[in-house]
Amino acid sequence: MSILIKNIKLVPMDGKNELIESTNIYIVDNKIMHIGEIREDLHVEKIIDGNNKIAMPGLINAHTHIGMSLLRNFADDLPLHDWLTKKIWPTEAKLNADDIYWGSLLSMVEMIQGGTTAFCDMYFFMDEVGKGLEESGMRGVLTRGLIEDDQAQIKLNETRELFKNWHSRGNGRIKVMVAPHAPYTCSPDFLKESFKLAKELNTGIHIHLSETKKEVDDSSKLYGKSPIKHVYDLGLLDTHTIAAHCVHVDDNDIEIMREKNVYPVNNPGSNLKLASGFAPVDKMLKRGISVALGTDGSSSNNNLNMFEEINLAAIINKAVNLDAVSVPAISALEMATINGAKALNWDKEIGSIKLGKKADLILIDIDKPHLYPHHNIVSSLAYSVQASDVDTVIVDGKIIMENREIKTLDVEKIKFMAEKHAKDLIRR
Ligand SMILES: N[C@@H](CCSC[C@H]1O[C@@H](n2cnc3c(=O)[nH]cnc32)[C@H](O)[C@@H]1O)C(=O)O
Ligand SMILES: [Zn+2]
Repeated sequence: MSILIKNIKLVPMDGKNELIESTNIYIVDNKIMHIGEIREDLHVEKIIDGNNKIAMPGLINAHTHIGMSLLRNFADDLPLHDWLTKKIWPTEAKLNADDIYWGSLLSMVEMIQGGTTAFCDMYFFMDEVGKGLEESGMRGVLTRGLIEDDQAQIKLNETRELFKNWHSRGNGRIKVMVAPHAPYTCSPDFLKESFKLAKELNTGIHIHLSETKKEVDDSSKLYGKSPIKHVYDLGLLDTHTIAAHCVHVDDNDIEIMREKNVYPVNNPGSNLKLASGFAPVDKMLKRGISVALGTDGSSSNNNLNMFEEINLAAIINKAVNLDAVSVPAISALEMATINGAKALNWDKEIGSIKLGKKADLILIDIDKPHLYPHHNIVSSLAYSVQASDVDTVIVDGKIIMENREIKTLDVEKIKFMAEKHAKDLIRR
């Protein structure tokens, strides 16, 4: 498919131009072929009018648990430990493959409608998420969350099978990594086994680190060191590492993250709602660490709205640091695009709109009262845009939403089935 997006304002996130006032984007097959003047020599099958629209890279949700949409607004107003142990884990034990299939599709509908084109998921029954990814046309990293219990070896084998069956599928839109859940749910030996599997598969690690003060205090008591120093000493950081949260980290932890090129994922909505705290995003960015952005699951947020996370990242850090220049709009947008691509080890292909990169981009309709006047477009993306302003979503060169109509999924059926499965789950 060849597409021309005409007369568009472009926020390329390429590190050079914050905004190109008016240009034309040619997409051929699944790549960005040309950005600039109209090319008579390029044949196009589809022309999109870019008037009153902004093009930017698709948003990347670098940490989530998309099957948890079935548990949205199910367990609220609890701190992480109680939330997990008293409500979430007992209910998750009753989930089946079908539940995860419909819950994941519901999350994919929400993500597409909010301009998310790629995500990194950590859950179980991950084949169901793979099926959803193939159907939806989104891009994603599948990781089977590994909480050590009497099924630990089975879960490790599930990860090996997941990699064999899904890595690189969907025309390269799907990847698989290894996900030891956290240092407080995995013994040192199991963490090392997970790392060994990641090295065997030549893939990365996806892990929760230093989310709460309790986690860090318990780690100090048990191991005499922070969670980050603990996994560093175990050698876990010697492979590509996506570290969700990194809230309670000290300067030594940040130095380790810089030295080992760890990709922390800031989940401001989840950290606020679970009263986990405020990650030192500005400090990590200033140390050259590519902090990415995520929503965590929609049961601890309670949505998957990445424009909301961009806004939170841009305003929380200003208040926390008492510095109005902290995490400016462009930095918050980088967290949700190019830094997310780096975290998913995909930045050669996605995360910015550049020649030769994959055509993962979104068009935002700025002909809305809450987006006038059109002063600073980059500011509007961090301080005014709403998820519902996303008009068109293109992934791998394929239009998966146009004029807010999703082309690849049956939204009404998904809403019905997700509701049915969620209600059945609670009755089980
Ligand atoms: N309970 C299943 C699935 C584990 S996947 C990932 C796990 O992370 C849990 N989770 C969701 N959000 C968070 C978070 O913010 N911190 C830690 N764990 C979380 C989620 O509920 C799920 O249990 C099993 O043991 O096989
Ligand atoms: Zn999480």
